[in-house]
Formats: sequence, C-alpha cells, structure tokens
Amino acid sequence: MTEAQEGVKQKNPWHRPVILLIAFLMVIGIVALVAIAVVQNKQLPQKLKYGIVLDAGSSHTALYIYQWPAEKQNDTGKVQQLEACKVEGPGISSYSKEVTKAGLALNQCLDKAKEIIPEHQHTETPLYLGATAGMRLLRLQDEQQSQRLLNSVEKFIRLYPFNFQGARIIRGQEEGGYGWITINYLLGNFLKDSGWITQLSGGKDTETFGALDLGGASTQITFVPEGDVEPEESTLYFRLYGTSYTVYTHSFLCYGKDQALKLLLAQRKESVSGTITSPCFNKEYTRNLNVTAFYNTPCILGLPNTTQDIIKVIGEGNAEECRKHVRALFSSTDYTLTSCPFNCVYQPQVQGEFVAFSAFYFVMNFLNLTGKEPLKQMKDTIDNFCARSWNEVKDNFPKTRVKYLSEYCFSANYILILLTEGYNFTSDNLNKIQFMRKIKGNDAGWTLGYMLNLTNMIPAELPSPRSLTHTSYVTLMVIFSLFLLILLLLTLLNSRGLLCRAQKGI
Ligand SMILES: Nc1nc2c(ncn2[C@@H]2O[C@H](COP(=O)(O)OP(=O)(O)OP(=O)(O)O)[C@@H](O)[C@H]2O)c(=O)[nH]1
Ligand SMILES: [Ca+2]
Repeated sequence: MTEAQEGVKQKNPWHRPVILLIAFLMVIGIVALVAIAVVQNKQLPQKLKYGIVLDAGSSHTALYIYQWPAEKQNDTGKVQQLEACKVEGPGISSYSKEVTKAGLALNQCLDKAKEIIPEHQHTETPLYLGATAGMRLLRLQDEQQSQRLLNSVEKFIRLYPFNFQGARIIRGQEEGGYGWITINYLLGNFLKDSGWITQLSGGKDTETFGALDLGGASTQITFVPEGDVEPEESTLYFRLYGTSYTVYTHSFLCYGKDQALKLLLAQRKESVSGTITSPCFNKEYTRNLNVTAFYNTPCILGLPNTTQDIIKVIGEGNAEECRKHVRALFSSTDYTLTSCPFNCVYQPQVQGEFVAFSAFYFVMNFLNLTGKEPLKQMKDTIDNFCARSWNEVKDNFPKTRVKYLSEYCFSANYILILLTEGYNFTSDNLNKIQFMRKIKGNDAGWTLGYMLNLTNMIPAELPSPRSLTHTSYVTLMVIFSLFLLILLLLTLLNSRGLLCRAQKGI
C-alpha cells in the first residue's frame, strides 16, 4: 500500500461504509431483477379445461367446444372456442312430430366432441343445451310436446360421457344478455387495465358494445343506455370484474327473419288461383308454399283463407315496395301473435358502438355492406340487388344455397327497416354498427356468455393479479436498471474522487 492510499484511508474514514452500502444496494437491485424475471416468466403448469354448449336454434343446432387454461379461468379473454360443429338438418323444434329423431341428429357433433376432448376429461367436461325461439314457439303451441321433445333430447345426450347439465329453453332476456356478455368478453371490454399501476390509480373503465342478434325466429337488442332503464323485465343487472352494469335488453319473438317472412307473406291475400306476388323476391322467382306447413306457426293467428294446399309466390323485385310491406309488420297487426311489436315496446335511445351478428352478418356480408357504408349506399345496393332478375342472380352466385340467395332481397330490406324503424338507428349512428360473425376466432352469439355464467367464470370482483402485466414488467425493469445505473455512476464518481484526492495527496 502506498503512502498516499494509506493517507486516503486515514483521511476519509467514511469511504468504506459508503462502498459497502453501494455494494449492498447493488446486490439488492440484482436480486430484485432476477426475482422479477423469474416471477414473470415462470411456466405455469398448463392444464386445459373444456366446456360444451349446444345452441338449439330455430333453424339449426350448433355445438361449440370451449377451452381454457385451468389456472386462468377467471381472467378475461382466456376462454377460446376450439371447435364449432353444425348439426345436420333443421332445428330441434322441427322434430316435434318425431321427437326421438331430434337427439339422434346430434350424434355426429357429439362424437366429434368425444374425439377432440381428451378421454380422461370427458366426465368433468360440462355440457349445456340451450334452446331458443323455435322451442319457445313450440311451447306456445303445445307445452307438453315441447317438454317431451326436450326430454328425448336429454335422454340421448346422457348416453355420452360428458357432465351434462340439462337441456332448457332459455328466455329471450337471457339470450340477449348472454350475447352481450360474449361480445364484450371477447373484445376485452370488461376488464379495466389490470396492470397494478393502473389499478392503484383507480383503473380505467372501457365502454361496452351493444349486441344485435337476428335469428330465424327472434331478434334481440341489448345495450347499456345513457339514462335509466325502465321496465324491470327489460333490465339486466350484472356485476363483472368489479364494475356494475345496468343493461337494457329486449327479445322480439316472431321477428327473427324466417318468422318475419311468414308474417310478410301472410299479409298478402292470395288470388283465387292460389298465387301471391311479393316485391321482396327477385323478378322471375317463384316458390311453392305448402300452406299447412308454412303457416303452422303461433306467430300467425289463423291460416290464410284459401282452399288450395299450395300457394305459389311470384317475385316482383322492388325494394321500395318491399320496405312498405316490411313496415306494415312493425305497426299494429291484427293477425299476428304480437299485436304491436315495436311501437309499444319501450326502448331507450340506442347509444355507443354495436356488434350485429348471426343473420345481420350473413345478409350484410353477402351484399358487401359490412364496411359501415352510409344509409344511402345501403339502400342503393339493396335496391339494385332486388331489381336483378332471379335467373341472373342464380347465374351469378351458383355456389350460394338457393334458400339463402332467394331471400337476400327480403332479408336486406327487413334488416334495414328493423334497424332504422324498429331499433331507431339513424343515418348518423348506423355507422356505429359493426357486422361481425366472429370475434378473435370465436363465433359471436349467446353460447359463450351462457357457459361463462353457468361455470362462474366471470367473477363479480376484480381478481388480484398473480403475475405482472407486460407494461408493469417493463416499468419495473426500467426502474431497477436505472437504479443500478445510478449506483454504478455513484461508485465511479466516488472512486474517481478518491483517486483525485489520492493524486493530490490529500
Ligand atoms: N345467408 C346465410 N344465412 C344463414 C347462414 N346460416 C344460417 N342462416 C340463416 O340466418 C338466419 C339466422 O340463423 P341463426 O342465427 O342460426 O338462427 P337460429 O339460431 O337458428 O334462430 P333463433 O332460435 O331465432 O336464434 C336463419 O334464417 C338461417 O337460415 C349462412 O351461413 N348464410
Ligand atoms: Ca340464435
């Protein structure tokens, strides 16, 4: 040791504790960095869970398989659709005269579920069946028969190893509510930013999107209105992830697009020869309707006044006229189940963004009208489509199912009037509607929300975060790195100071 160094040591008795303190803090800093990295990147054991929902709609049944990591079931957006299987044939309500066939039809999709879900998890996988408007209508017509049908379907599903939770007809309000939950869950609208920094500062609420569902036999509108929601039967209260929501919902039975078409055609008085003309089909289009089968719905009171078994519908292809016929369905009608569907039902002013799915999407997508086109452009496109002759349309879209293709003119006009005169969207806020079939790979519909609710997968309160969000992780890393850098600089400055002093021989 030189004399100078010896002198420094004697003249700066504090230098050792300072260096020790700096070294100690550096060790803490490094331990903290390593600990954060380990916590953040630790591999959780990835056990996957499964759930199955059967959507027994009026026009068809679909089976959905959902999957989620077992440890993260309360986080939002963790449940994902793994598979969608369309059941062959019509909806279960069409089997009212041959109830055993309704269950049998499900076997292909249930077999598929058995293949996809690991065998050792079959018995713990919950399976739900929810039936919607088709079964609501059958129950109105014949309650016992609808129960027999459900029992028969249940009996068939019990042959499978899944944890079957029963088949039931869900209420229109549930259908609307669960659809609203599905889309907002998938869009990530429920969870405030769960980063701990944001949470400490109160978190930020995200607005929810309204949900518009157009099925074959009913249509639902569900959204959070600006003011109060009035009638109790149209109000849903949810507490999800620490936020309370008061939601307006209404389901219009008989105003799904298939039943609405029946109402529309029932307005027309057939000629003696048993033909009716309709501006809602393309010119040259003809369809023979079996009177008993077509009008066998409680939505229409009484059969048309005809002696014919078959009524021939002839298309006229006139969108403007078609909208007049559709409008008539929305005002008071004396031959339908609901005498005053839209004008007498309370609905707060639509508010915020909406997602429109099912037939809203199928129809608007076919007409390339899913890009928030202005009302005028929507009308023009629909007018042009309806004005085309059926033969031309058929030639242009040889791959499209004739049933769908022939009804696009009616369906598009129906959607336009339903949105603007039923739900009261205006040319100013029609562009708030996004027509979507899927959100992040998941079908938009009520089934996901139904399963999330029944499996208690959406907590009322915000779960405490187990690991850091990416933002928090990066923030912590930056803070600790700066901390270490400062310590390093201090050490450098300190040792330079010592050196200077040593050189000066202080
Ligand atoms: N264009 C087109 N129409 C479809 C398609 N799939 C279903 N539809 C029709 O769209 C309408 C609504 O279908 P869904 O949403 O499945 O109706 P649903 O669930 O059976 O009926 P609800 O019980 O009233 O909900 C029905 O008239 C169907 O026939 C499709 O892929 N393309
Ligand atoms: Ca449906």
